[in-house]
Amino acid sequence: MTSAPIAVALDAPDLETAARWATLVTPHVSTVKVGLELYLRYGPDVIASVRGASRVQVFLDLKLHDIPATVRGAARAVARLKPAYLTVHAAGGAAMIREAVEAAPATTIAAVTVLTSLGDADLAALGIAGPAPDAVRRLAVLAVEAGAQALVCSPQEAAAVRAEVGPGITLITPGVRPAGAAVQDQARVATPEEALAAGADLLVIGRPITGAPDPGAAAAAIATALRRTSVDGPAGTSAETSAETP
Ligand SMILES: O=c1ccn([C@@H]2O[C@H](COP(=O)(O)O)[C@@H](O)[C@H]2O)c(=O)[nH]1
Repeated sequence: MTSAPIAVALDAPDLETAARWATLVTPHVSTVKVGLELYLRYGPDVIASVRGASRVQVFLDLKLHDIPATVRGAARAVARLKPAYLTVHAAGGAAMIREAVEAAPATTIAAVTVLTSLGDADLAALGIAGPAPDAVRRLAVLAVEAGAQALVCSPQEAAAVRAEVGPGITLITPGVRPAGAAVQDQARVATPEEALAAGADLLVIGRPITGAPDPGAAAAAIATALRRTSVDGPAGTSAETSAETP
């Protein structure tokens, strides 16, 4: 059986926990994601620890955002770790994105459009012209024109972004919540089934899996639901806006 197009966000406070989660979920998902919390604490060694002996892809979510020369150096520094994906912020601009793409030729550079934790009011407060779907589309086009091979957006914008950038770009969607799950600090969310139906290629899911009593079982359940969606069409409905943790 092929593994589900899910990147489990290993946002753990320590390496042992992250490695345990990775071991539990990798039979069911294609990818594990290392973010700022783990990478800043443990550095490059974390990649080998979560990769283990499996063939799981590693997604390095560092959201680089700096002047082009600095991002070039940073992308070159992590390219030797051979992550499948590396994130940069699209708002860093075209020249910055181009440098990342050139510096890490064996890695898919994924441009983060508008963080899924931001809503329209946040964009207005930041002075960014919204609503969010418009800002996402603008940044998506800029990033793809600069050479980004993947885009990070919410599942709510995936269909519109796909229509804008065409089939060759990998769409990665955080802000995924199974129906009824707590939304927590995410603002623009949809269920795994909705994300897949909207055209997402890789669903980033963290706490709904890692916060479950059995992360392996939680990952397996979502993977099964996605497989069913691929066969039968979408079934899951919108996540609720609960403030509780899972
Ligand atoms: O716009 C973005 C970009 C990245 N993320 C990252 O995805 C996961 C989501 O975790 P959950 O626990 O499922 O909320 C997390 O690592 C973020 O850093 C994002 O949420 N939104």
